[in-house]
Amino acid sequence: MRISVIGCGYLGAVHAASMAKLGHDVVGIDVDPARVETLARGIAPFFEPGLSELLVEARDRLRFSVDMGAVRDADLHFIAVGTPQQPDSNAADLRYVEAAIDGLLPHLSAGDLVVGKSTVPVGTAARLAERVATTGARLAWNPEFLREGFAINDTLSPDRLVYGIAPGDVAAVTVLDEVYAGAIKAGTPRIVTDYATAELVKVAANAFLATKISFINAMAEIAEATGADVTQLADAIGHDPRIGRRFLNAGLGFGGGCLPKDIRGFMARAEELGVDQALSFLSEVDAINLRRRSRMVDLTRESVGGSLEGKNIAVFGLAFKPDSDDVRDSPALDVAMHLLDEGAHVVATDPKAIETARSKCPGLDYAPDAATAARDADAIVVVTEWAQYKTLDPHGLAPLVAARVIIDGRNCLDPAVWRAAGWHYRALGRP
Ligand SMILES: NC(=O)C1=CN([C@@H]2O[C@H](COP(=O)(O)OP(=O)(O)OC[C@H]3O[C@@H](n4cnc5c(N)ncnc54)[C@H](O)[C@@H]3O)[C@@H](O)[C@H]2O)C=CC1
Ligand SMILES: O=C(O)[C@H]1O[C@H](OP(=O)(O)OP(=O)(O)OC[C@H]2O[C@@H](n3ccc(=O)[nH]c3=O)[C@H](O)[C@@H]2O)[C@H](O)[C@@H](O)[C@@H]1O
Repeated sequence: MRISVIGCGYLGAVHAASMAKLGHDVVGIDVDPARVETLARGIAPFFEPGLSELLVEARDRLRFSVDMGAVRDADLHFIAVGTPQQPDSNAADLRYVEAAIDGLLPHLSAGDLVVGKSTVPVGTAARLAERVATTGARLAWNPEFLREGFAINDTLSPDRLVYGIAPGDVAAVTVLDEVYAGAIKAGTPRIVTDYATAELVKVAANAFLATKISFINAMAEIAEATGADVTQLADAIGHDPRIGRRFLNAGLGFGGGCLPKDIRGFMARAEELGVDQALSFLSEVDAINLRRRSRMVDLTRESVGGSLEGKNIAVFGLAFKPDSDDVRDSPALDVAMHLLDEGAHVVATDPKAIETARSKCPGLDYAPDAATAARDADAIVVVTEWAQYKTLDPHGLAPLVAARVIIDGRNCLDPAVWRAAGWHYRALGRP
């Protein structure tokens, strides 16, 4: 099929390359010329495992452009532009979606299918469908569930597909089945529904995941007050298959370009609909999540003698999670900035996110690796659980630091190993 993908960020670039991998002819459109140029050279503009390789592998069927006119040859158009939180409210900012539709409309032909993938407030698709219909084209909403760090695998082997379609638009289902034929395995669930349900499935899934994380972080608060161990608690309750162990990792909590803004956008939309009470628990989910960041700063302050002023703090991790260079609403970067605000001399490191962090926070000092960051540190704080931090050698680091103090913000280290090596070990939710 001939496909266009409008918006080539963390979602769109992966989607465009994956659609080409499935055998389709794809053009990716973005308003950012530097991003388009990088992608056109077969280079991923951000870190996502396997993306650069896929861009090269699929290059014969994949091109990128800043010119919306390049979509003319395609008859299926994915919308994958950003829907960030508005600067002055919790609501989603739809200006990029509107601009993408504005740009697309003059190039649509009767029979084209526009497919929304961006995460939008419920009601958006129905509104956009009316605009698209003026050209004789149709609209479907096909929310995306990929995780950064696993994005290609999640796209090529989705755990479910959701098609939100206009009443009776069976032709859209046929087209989407054809698009994803190479990705659908026997037994891949495929839910065909209306626009509103499709839009809600997406935000409900993210709200559930955020709630699960905040639930275990609430238990971490109780564990801290009682001397209990939240990681053992998570293991124990996670053995119940009705609960499950995944997404029960207590620590600094959730960040990134999606969970935080999606729960806030969902609450804002519920308020507009007059059903804000239904989601009032999500403001508690948000509050628990943000409290973990201040608790981490408190723990660091306590561990260096009550004041951060003039202390050397090594921050291990900047990305919002491992295997990503994304620092959007990163708990790690947030903690680093708070430590700096309290007068600490912060040296931060990350295997992949130094440049994205530097462009956001030029005031931090950055070191190329953990050993350099640890030099003369009064404390090390581990705030992103990269594999290389989980296997750090306490004996190797000891001669570098000013004091053997480590605060594990992701419960990713073995306290026994660090304590046996003479370190003062503290963690969120563990004695
Ligand atoms: N990042 C992720 O893992 C996932 C993201 N989503 C959703 O997908 C959407 C996109 O998210 P990201 O890719 O993370 O955002 P992003 O900010 O990385 O990418 C958005 C891209 O759209 C481009 N853009 C903006 N306006 C445009 C226009 N008018 N025409 C063409 N390009 C335009 C931007 O230059 C940017 O490259 C959001 O709604 C997000 O909630 C959904 C599932 C996963
Ligand atoms: O809508 C989106 O953009 C995506 O948001 C999340 O994916 P992602 O943000 O890539 O990352 P997650 O793996 O969900 O992690 C989110 C945050 O939660 C934190 N987390 C995760 C799991 C856990 O047990 N504890 C925990 O604190 C991570 O450190 C990270 O900061 C969802 O998992 C995807 O399904 C969804 O498509």
